[in-house]
Amino acid sequence: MKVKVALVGLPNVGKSTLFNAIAQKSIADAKNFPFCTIEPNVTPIPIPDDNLLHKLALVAKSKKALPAHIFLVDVAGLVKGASRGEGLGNQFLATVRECNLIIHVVRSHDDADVIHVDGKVDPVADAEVVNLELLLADLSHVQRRLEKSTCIGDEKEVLLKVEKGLENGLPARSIGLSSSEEFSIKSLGLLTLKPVVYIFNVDEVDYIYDRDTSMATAEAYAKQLQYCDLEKDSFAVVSAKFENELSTKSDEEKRVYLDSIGAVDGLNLNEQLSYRRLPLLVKDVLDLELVYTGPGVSPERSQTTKTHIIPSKSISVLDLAGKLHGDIQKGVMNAEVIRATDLIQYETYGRQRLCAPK
Ligand SMILES: Nc1ncnc2c1ncn2[C@@H]1O[C@H](COP(=O)(O)OP(=O)(O)OP(=O)(O)O)[C@@H](O)[C@H]1O
Ligand SMILES: [Mg+2]
Repeated sequence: MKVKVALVGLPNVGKSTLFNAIAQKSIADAKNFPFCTIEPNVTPIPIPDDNLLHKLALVAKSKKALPAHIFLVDVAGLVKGASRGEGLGNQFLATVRECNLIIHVVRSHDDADVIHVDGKVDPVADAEVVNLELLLADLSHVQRRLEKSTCIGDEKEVLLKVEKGLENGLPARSIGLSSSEEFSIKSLGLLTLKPVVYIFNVDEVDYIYDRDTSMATAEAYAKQLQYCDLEKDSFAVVSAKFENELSTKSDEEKRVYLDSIGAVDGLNLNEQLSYRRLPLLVKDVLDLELVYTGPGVSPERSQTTKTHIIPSKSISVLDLAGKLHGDIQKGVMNAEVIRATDLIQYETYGRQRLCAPK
């Protein structure tokens, strides 16, 4: 399963800075002027798994260990009127439509040197500008589809329902569609049907020394958002600039640095950084699970232990086999499924049986 996550928000709010911080390298241009990003940036981000994959690869004596990734997509900023063609962000909404989840970056720091497109920082108003543009973009997308003669049956019925909801200011995910209704309009990639994680990008001092207050403030903002559905949406606090500065350091350097600045809980803060936390949050919000496959052949032929991302709900071994390879699915006779955390207690895993625990 290919999981794509889009970073959206007003221009100059820190999307590319966060993108680089999560990627742990400088890929996207992140400078202090609106529309710094034009063409989308995309990068794979590994999903942390407490080193399980590498431990399993050792047990299986694999030559390679391939982690699962989510793909992070950084697009141009959206401005008021984007759905009518203002700015640049709307040109790339098609890219966002292909994503599974939206990370909505909201500027919550008041560094006066950083340009704000509307001249003042107002996290709630800013987030609503973007939310409204996403909603309006969906409305015109739905209406264009409804005008087509090929839009019939279930799809048409559901889209009429969605159109009404959007006209009343309801994101498609808050209309109460059943899963079969959602399935019938899946190919449209409606933006407001995607789950949203709001990321409030705060000042580094607030993030390092007073995360509880930052979190409480973020929660208060999220609750004021008309277009946010907190039953479905989540929120988190980051300081993209601070995390980006840390991203070039090794784990040890990070720890030393965090201690040196008196970060309240240096080690714990390291665990809180977005490159670890966000992929896990995405996994939770999208209800995904990690599955590992290893070689079922002799060590000479054994090559790879691999992590796969699958939906938590109802995937059979046969479906999983099909995802690996059509031929494997055709030839499946039986499967041995073992909890990964149990398997790593063993020295090795052979075709015959598990060898003695370590
Ligand atoms: N928490 C923060 N505190 C202070 N400055 C920040 C913070 N996060 C990002 N910045 C600064 O904001 C500026 C804009 O950042 P960035 O280029 O990442 O924004 P963007 O949302 O990608 O913009 P665009 O939509 O134009 O591509 C940069 O100078 C960056 O260093
Ligand atoms: Mg950018």
